[in-house]
Amino acid sequence: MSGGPEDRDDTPSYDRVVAQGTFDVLHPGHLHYLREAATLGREVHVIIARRENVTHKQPPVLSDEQRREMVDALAPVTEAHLGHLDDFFIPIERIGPDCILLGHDQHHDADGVRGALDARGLDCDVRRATGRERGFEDELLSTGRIVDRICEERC
Ligand SMILES: Cc1cc2nc3c(=O)[nH]c(=O)nc-3n(C[C@H](O)[C@H](O)[C@H](O)COP(=O)(O)O)c2cc1C
Ligand SMILES: Nc1ncnc2c1ncn2[C@@H]1O[C@H](COP(=O)(O)OP(=O)(O)OP(=O)(O)O)[C@@H](O)[C@H]1O
Repeated sequence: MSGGPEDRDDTPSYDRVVAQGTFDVLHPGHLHYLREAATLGREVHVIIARRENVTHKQPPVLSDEQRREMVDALAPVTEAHLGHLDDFFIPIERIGPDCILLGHDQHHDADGVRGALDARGLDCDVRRATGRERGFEDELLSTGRIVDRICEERC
């Protein structure tokens, strides 16, 4: 007999996976992303975007260090690191991942990231994560939507 659970290889294929993002007010979409990273790698390192670099949406409410501390405490995460202000590939060089997992909705282009890694002589796969769908009608899977809800109901 074959094909049963005992035959499945659940061993992560990578040593170190890097996830990254703003991670302002945490929600289950963030957990989905970081759990997926943990299925891929033995270690999950998370780079926390610096407030100054979050330019494509409202800046985070919480400080860089508070966001780092909260993500660092999550079960799937080996270590959370503050991002670099100017050069996104300095933390990557320090961490030395063999996979970068881009978020399902992140604007970063996978081929562009691969090109930047090649240019610095870094041997690392780039993959795209899946998104978490709402499990029930009122589930809020976006920091922006949580902040909007707070403003609507409490301000
Ligand atoms: C490979 C990679 C490395 C990154 N490193 C940093 C970094 O060192 N510092 C930083 O401020 N942002 C860094 N970013 C960007 C943010 O993590 C993030 O994509 C963006 O600025 C915040 O938006 P988001 O949470 O909507 O993705 C990196 C992004 C990628 C793809
Ligand atoms: N629903 C979700 N399913 C899977 N991954 C998610 C989900 N929401 C966020 N992520 C991932 O978590 C990481 C950090 O996301 P980010 O902090 O930008 O959260 P966000 O809630 O989408 O923010 P905002 O609502 O302000 O745009 C990104 O890689 C993003 O793709």
